[in-house]
Amino acid sequence: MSLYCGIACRRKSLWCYRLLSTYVTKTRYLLELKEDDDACKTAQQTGAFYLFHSLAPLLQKSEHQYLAPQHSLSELEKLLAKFGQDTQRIEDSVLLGCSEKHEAWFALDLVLNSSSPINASLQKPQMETELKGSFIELRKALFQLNEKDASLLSTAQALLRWHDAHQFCSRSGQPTKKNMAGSKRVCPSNKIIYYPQMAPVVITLVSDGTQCLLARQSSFPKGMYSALAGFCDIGESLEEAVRREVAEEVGLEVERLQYSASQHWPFPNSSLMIACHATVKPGQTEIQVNLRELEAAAWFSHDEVATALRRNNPYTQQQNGTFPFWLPPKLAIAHQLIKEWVEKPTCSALPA
Ligand SMILES: NC(=O)C1=CN([C@@H]2O[C@H](COP(=O)(O)OP(=O)(O)OC[C@H]3O[C@@H](n4cnc5c(N)ncnc54)[C@H](OP(=O)(O)O)[C@@H]3O)[C@@H](O)[C@H]2O)C=CC1
Ligand SMILES: [Mg+2]
Repeated sequence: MSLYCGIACRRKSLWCYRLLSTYVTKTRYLLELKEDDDACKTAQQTGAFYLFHSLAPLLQKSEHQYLAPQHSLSELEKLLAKFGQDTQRIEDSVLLGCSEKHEAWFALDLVLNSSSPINASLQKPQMETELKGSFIELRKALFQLNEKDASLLSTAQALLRWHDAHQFCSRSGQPTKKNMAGSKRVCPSNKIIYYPQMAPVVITLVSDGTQCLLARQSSFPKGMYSALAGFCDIGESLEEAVRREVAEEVGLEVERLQYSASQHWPFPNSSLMIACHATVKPGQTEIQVNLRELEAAAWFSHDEVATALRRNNPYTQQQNGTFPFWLPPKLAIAHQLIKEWVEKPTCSALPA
């Protein structure tokens, strides 16, 4: 239970944390690290660093899953020296969060933003040997990470990618400067501040009362179907984006919709996935698939979907050469939305 006293006081630039809940003190501490470069630099002394190489995280294989190793500041300094890089590089790291004991977590890409060229004699395989791990594409590893690592590495990749793509001011053309935490970049010549951005995406599970509508793009792994997704257009509300995407992709008119949950998604460029349940008018369920966007779309029964959710190792080719119908993995919000539909009958009959 929170003991938040409602009074936020500052003492020698530090928040007075007395009487605040663990969550609130942690949040205030992270806010301070974002606002105060010196505090952030101090936090690096006791912090932990996740390493990347061209946006691929350093991972270690442990049985059926990957683990993301952490390095202390002193370990990182030694590694950078071995890789022929200046310890100044540590200032390119970005703040990801912190533990309840205020151990701050950072991410550093050993290749991106590097002003000093990487020691030509020390290439990626040698770095991996030195680091006792491998740099693996996040898309390939995400579903074999635990929830905490998946979330931290997704945030890290999204932030590192944003910094790499926003090194120059779009007004003056001058190089922008990152703050210590990496929560913004500033153009020194005109003081314009740039903040990391996410694109809002709606993801909708449409139901006709008994069945749900799932679709697949040709780029999906074989046999996998998911809920309908689409980027919000500028000026649209969430409700308008859902109605437009469903009409565009499958030619149906949404009658009712209800927000379910949201998730940050790092691919392709950092999106905020906003998940909704929607229903269509009875008798208006004939799908007209937009083949420019989708390969296929179909209605699935409750039993079919419940069976697919229980499938452990879905991506196995059957004897006749086809792949069974399967659904996105647990970590994806699409999975959570579909699971919620299976478990809660109210998702098929939304209130007016
Ligand atoms: N976490 C999850 O469970 C799921 C996540 N997703 C994510 O949702 C996202 C959107 O789904 P999708 O069906 O592809 O979206 P859309 O149906 O909106 O189609 C994608 C196309 O929209 C155009 N587009 C418009 N705005 C943007 C923008 N800001 N960024 C990129 N492309 C834009 C692009 O077209 P053009 O290239 O012609 O310009 C792109 O190819 C995907 O990136 C996917 O990774 C999807 C399903 C499940
Ligand atoms: Mg789409």
